Amino acid sequence: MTAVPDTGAPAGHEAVGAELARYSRMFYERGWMPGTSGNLSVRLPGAEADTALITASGRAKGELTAHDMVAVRAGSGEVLHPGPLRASAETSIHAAVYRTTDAGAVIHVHSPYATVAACRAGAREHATSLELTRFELLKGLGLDAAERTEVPVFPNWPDVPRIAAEVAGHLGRAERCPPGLLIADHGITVWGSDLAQARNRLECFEAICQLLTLGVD
Ligand SMILES: CSCCC(=O)C(=O)COP(=O)(O)O
Ligand SMILES: [Zn+2]
Repeated sequence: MTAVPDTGAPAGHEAVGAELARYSRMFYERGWMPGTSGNLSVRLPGAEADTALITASGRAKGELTAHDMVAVRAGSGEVLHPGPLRASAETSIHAAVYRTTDAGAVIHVHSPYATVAACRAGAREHATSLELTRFELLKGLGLDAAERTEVPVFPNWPDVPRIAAEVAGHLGRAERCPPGLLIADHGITVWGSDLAQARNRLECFEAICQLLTLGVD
C-alpha cells in the first residue's frame, strides 16, 4: 500500500476518506461534533480490512477533506505511514472496538443528549452502566424492545489507552453488548458494520438519551 505524499492515508482510498469527511461534516452540522471534537473511522474494504482510516487529531470536524485521514492497523491503532498528520487521540478506543467486535466503522461524537447521559452516569472512578429497557428504539440497536441492556460507562481517564484497555476488557468479557458505550463527562462511541449502520445506531442512542433526559425512564 502506498501512502499519499504529506498525508498518512493510503493511495487509492480517497473515496473512503471523502466518505469519512462527509459524515464528519454531517455530524458537525447537527452540533454533534462541535469544533474539533469527535472522531470517525472505517475499515478499508476487502483484502485491506486489517487497515482502518481514522480522522486526524485536532482538525475542525466540519472542514475535513479526504486527505485529513490517517491509515492505522485496525486492531492496534498503530499508524501505518507516519507523516505530518496525527491520528485521532482516541485511536486506541477505536482499535479496542475493532479488536473485540465485528465492527466495520466506529463513530465517536459529543452529541448533546448522549453527553448529558454520560455526565449523569457518575463514572468518575469506576466503570458503571446505563440500564435501558422498553424503548422501541432498542430495535434500532439490534436488540429486542423487551430486552434489558446495559450501556457501559467508562471513566474519562486522561490516559486514553487506559480507557481503551477498559473498553477492550469489557467488550471481550460481555456476552451480548449493545453497539455503543459512553465515556463519563465526555461523549458516546458507537459502531456498526459500516458508517451508515453506525450512524443509524448513533441516532437511536441519541434519541433514547433524549427521552431519558426529558425524564422518561
Ligand atoms: C475538543 S474535544 C477534545 C478531544 C476529543 O474528545 C475528541 O473527540 C477529538 O479528539 P481528536 O484527537 O480525534 O481530534
Ligand atoms: Zn471526544
